[in-house]
Amino acid sequence: MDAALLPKAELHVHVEGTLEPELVVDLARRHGVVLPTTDPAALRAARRFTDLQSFLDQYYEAAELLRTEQDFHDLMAAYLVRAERAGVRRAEVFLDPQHHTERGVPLEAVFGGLSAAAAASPVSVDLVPCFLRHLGPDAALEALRTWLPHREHFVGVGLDSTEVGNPPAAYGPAYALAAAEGLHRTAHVGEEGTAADVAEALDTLGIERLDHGNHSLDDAEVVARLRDTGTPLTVCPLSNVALRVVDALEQHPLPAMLEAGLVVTVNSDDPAYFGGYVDDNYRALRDAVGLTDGQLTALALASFDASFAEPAAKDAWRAEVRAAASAPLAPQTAS
Ligand code: HPA
Ligand SMILES: [Zn+2]
Repeated sequence: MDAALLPKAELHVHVEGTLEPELVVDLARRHGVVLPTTDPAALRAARRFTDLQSFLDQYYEAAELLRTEQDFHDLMAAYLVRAERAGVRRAEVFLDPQHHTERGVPLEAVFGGLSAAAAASPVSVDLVPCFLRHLGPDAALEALRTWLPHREHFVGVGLDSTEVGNPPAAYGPAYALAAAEGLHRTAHVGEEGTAADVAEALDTLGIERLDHGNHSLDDAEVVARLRDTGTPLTVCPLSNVALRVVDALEQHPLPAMLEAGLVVTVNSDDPAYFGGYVDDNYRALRDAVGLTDGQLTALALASFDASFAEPAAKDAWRAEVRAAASAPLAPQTAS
């Protein structure tokens, strides 16, 4: 088998970022929205970015087509079919509820649709709603209070959207409430932000994982902290190239992260926008920086180590990785 298809967990994927142009066209038709073009290829070609904000602008605009429980169901169902083909056994899926509720979409439709599709999939799925940085810390705390009555639908919280100008410490109260409620905690930090932002997040948010975290490498003390605490990084190689966090995949810092002793996982972030799902990320990174099958196997194992799933389930998946990796591994073309 292709080592890029090994059993794995995907720990950094935004469900709104799995909105493929074909579904954009369907949703627009469903809701009577006129698009500049109904050609999925043209919509796909327009998904070009210069930085995080230029991506977020397109991502939030397209996500406005998600209106009903059926829409959220169909979005998640399509992602899970593709993820299963990528070898994903476990998906911890981000969503941006504030972007939907501020448009008048009820939380019941968002959580209900996503959870129904998850329950019908063989992939183990849990949801992780994110606080939107551009709406600020008071809105984050208020949002969490409105999510808590739907607690059975999610296992943790995250922090995403515009990083520059929105440092993490202000979100401390929202994270403290999440911790008090027994929720897992992760945050996007150090994608466009600095190593100092990563240190601040570690100091103030009580995070168990770090999403992206690329700029941690700029400060040896921050790297040592991440290494000594075993805080996993959810790294997204194709996203980093698309948003110009790295100049080229060949210069991706993942080998340096491994060399520094960090726990690293590979993920797709927003696969409908950045040119590939999680298996494509494993494959592209392997080809660009020369990862061995043994290193890909270690990355697959690390994805389960870093997961919020139950220990017994993690053990079973790790055994499955070891069994698959001990069978002959051969390169394959992209699926
Ligand atoms: O990579 C990202 N960074 C911040 N916010 C996001 N929302 C979706 N993807 C991202
Ligand atoms: Zn992300």
